[in-house]
Amino acid sequence: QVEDGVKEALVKFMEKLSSERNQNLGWDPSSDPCNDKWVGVTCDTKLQSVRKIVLDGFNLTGSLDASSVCSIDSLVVLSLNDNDVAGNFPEEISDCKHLTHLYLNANQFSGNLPDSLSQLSNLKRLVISNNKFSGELPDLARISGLLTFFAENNQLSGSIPQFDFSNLLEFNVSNNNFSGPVPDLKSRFGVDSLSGNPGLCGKPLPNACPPPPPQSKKKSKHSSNDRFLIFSGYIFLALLLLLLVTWKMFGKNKPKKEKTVDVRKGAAVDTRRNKPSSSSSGLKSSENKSEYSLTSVESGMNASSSLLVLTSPEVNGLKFEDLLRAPAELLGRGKYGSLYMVTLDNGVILAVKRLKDWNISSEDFKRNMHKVDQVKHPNVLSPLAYYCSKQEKLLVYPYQPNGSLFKFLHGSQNSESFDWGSRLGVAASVAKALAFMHEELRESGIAHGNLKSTNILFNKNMDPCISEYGLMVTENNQDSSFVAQSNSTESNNINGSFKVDVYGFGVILLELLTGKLVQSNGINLAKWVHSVVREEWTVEVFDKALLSEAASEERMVNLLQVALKCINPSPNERPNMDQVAGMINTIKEEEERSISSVE
Ligand SMILES: Nc1ncnc2c1ncn2[C@@H]1O[C@H](COP(=O)(O)OP(=O)(O)OP(=O)(O)O)[C@@H](O)[C@H]1O
Repeated sequence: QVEDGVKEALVKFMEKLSSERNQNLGWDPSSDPCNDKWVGVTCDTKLQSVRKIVLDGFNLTGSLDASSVCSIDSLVVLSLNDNDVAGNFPEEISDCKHLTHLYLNANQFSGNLPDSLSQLSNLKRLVISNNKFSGELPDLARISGLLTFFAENNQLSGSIPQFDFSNLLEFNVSNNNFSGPVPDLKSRFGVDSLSGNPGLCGKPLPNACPPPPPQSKKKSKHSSNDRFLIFSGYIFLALLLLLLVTWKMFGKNKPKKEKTVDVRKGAAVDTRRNKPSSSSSGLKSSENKSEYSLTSVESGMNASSSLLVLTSPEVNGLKFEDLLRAPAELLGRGKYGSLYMVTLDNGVILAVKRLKDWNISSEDFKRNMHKVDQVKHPNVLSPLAYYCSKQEKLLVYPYQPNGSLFKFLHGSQNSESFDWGSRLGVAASVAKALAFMHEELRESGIAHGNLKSTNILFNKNMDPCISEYGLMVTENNQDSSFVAQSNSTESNNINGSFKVDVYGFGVILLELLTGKLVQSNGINLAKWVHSVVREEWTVEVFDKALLSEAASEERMVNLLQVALKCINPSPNERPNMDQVAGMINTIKEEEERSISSVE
């Protein structure tokens, strides 16, 4: 049953959207929005909280009552596309703190967009196209995780915000009144996204920006100084060039070192033995971002060999050549290879992992992939296809646009919005999924092998999914971040490799509870937690954001105890994942009972 307050908020929100057809829509205050399936309302699996409101194309008029709808704390999606809702964009939208998707395409909204819109720090998709919005945009660049911004066909003016264009997947501001230079779009978007704004200039538009106004007198005082600087710069460059030529001439006689970098399309790809990255950071990827096509990394691959498509209708008929031709972008280099985002001609976006120097035979690789593919769980990302030759192994996954758990906890997003209930939910789902996989694959001896928060991805419904299951061979699966506590021989037997996963999961629990990085300034998270707990300062370990939301200390301590069991230095002392999932489920049930007893 949904809280009465939520039901009232929904009814008030609907009252403001007066229309001929919405007399009812099944939103009857005497019934329950979740159990009685109010049209357009989607709830969580327990039918207790409202997650989405999607009322596209219902001829709704009236206005958007944000103060009512945003009082529903659990709301993540609000979609009113293709209606006739009018009036200003309400200031109170900032109360929708957990909103990830806001769709208002093709309505009659007008006036300025309020500054408060930029406070929606969890927003991923923002669509306000085909309305009558005017004025300047608020500083939407503050929403660091934004993936879609569609605002075409409005009367918006001023300059285009400095979005993080390397992160945006979709962007269109065409047919507005924007002016000034186009920001650096990182070659991600073309003219179509900008056309119909006569005041805009600069790349990729054909009209260049006018030269900057002449310098003021005050500045010209320094001009002789500037000239001197430029002059010395030239001399320095000339000297450098001379040095380089001399070095080349003398260096020629020396034996040539092995050429290690393959550059094509302007992108450098390290083809040396894979240098293990010391941290498990997922954010390092953004520094390495650049445009690729996989062709530039496939040296030695036989392009005519076939790509083995597993049980996926999404990529049925996909050829290896299609993968190589498609534009690709490096997302990151992990310990075991590089990950590329590849966009196919039909718009399907894939994540392609290129494994390097990987100690597994092609036969074992194929066997593992097929075994893993046969075991399906909604919280485990199945590979869509793979490629396997002597030199190269590629794995194709569906691209998950909502980021990883690592990004959620440690990224620029405000981790405060990742509340206790959600963290406990993630822990429970991942534990359950991992327990299921262990159970199904125990006989085949296939564990995950590299479990960490960058490998927990959020799918389009924001459910956590374990990625890259079964990729690691047992002797390689000791991540430097937890090797300090793990026994080096433990992965050498089959049961040991499952216990390595339990350890990895324990570390994820610590990240959820503390909000801290696994390895920071040389301090190992597991060691730090142990030392704090030993000194009986347990509360000190918890994330301040959890303490400030007054999450139950008792249940946090219970979860911490589960984590400590998982990271026991002796593998045999660790529980198995089935037991872990059971313990976390008990904590979750207690949490749910306590919430309903407050109600
Ligand atoms: N299918 C996917 N969709 C979207 N992002 C992904 C996908 N798989 C991985 N990522 C993200 O891409 C980044 C790079 O991934 P990659 O697997 O190369 O690195 P890693 O997980 O840090 O290291 P490792 O090689 O040890 O797994 C990570 O931030 C990861 O969260």
